Amino acid sequence: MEMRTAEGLRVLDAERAPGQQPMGAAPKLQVKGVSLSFPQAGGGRVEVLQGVDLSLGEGEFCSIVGPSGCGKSTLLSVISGLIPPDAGSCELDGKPITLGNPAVGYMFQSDTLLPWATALENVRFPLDAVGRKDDGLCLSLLKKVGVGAFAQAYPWQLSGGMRKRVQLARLLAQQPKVLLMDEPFGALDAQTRLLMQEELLRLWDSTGLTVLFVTHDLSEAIALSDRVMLFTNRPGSIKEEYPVPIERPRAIETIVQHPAYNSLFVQVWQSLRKEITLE
Ligand SMILES: Nc1ncnc2c1ncn2[C@@H]1O[C@H](COP(=O)(O)OP(=O)(O)OP(=O)(O)O)[C@@H](O)[C@H]1O
Repeated sequence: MEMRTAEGLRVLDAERAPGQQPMGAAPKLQVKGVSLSFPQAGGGRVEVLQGVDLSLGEGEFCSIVGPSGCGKSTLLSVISGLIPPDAGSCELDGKPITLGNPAVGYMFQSDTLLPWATALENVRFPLDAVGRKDDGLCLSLLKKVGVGAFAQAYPWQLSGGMRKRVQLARLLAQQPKVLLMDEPFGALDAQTRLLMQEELLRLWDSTGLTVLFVTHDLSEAIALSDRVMLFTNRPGSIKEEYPVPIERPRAIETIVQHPAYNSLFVQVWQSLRKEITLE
């Protein structure tokens, strides 16, 4: 049974760990045979994705790693409905995903806060778009991500980490079921990045959101995920999947000491480095 908090966020069934599917459960998010090519400047087309199949269970946290330019960001754009694929389909709860579906939250690497709006106004944005007013919800989300005291601040008055927190609150305001995250912490300094990883795990743990997370950082992928998916070189498709056998809850700072961490890191890296070509 689905339960919701006062903020409208889903709460996991207490008897089920995040990512653990009830027997026979249908996938939450499914990508079936997605292929895509782009026109090239000098003529012809470049194949970017080729027959990508992936499936995420409800509440699962999966990461995608792969060589630069293999189509990871493009895949998230296809899943969100921003780019229609040449072939294949993307489904949420068994239904095709259409652009603008609030159940699919998309977090970009770049800073997407509106610079002329306060933190509160930024978080309000998805609600304004559907004519809904609920400042109580927006304020509670800002508090939930640790920036409740900065509701009236403008993005230029906030640090990089605080701006990411506001972006997270804004995503949550649209009450998504799935989060697509494209290297969301890539531009942050190392300490802020660790804090944001902790914050994301805390949020994920309390909401039961299904997360598909793109990163270049293998440590980040292992630390956060239930499963790491490795992409081939372009045209990207899934080469291998690695379940992460590290129990939860996890402490980001001690994860490298876990006996499974090192061998998994080496396994993923050895397979990934074969895909990296220097042009
Ligand atoms: N709109 C577009 N038109 C033409 N080519 C594009 C377009 N978007 C992406 N590409 C090309 O598609 C390929 C995949 O790009 P994409 O950004 O998805 O890769 P990526 O794996 O996310 O890379 P990185 O890890 O470096 O961010 C690249 O060669 C890129 O130049």
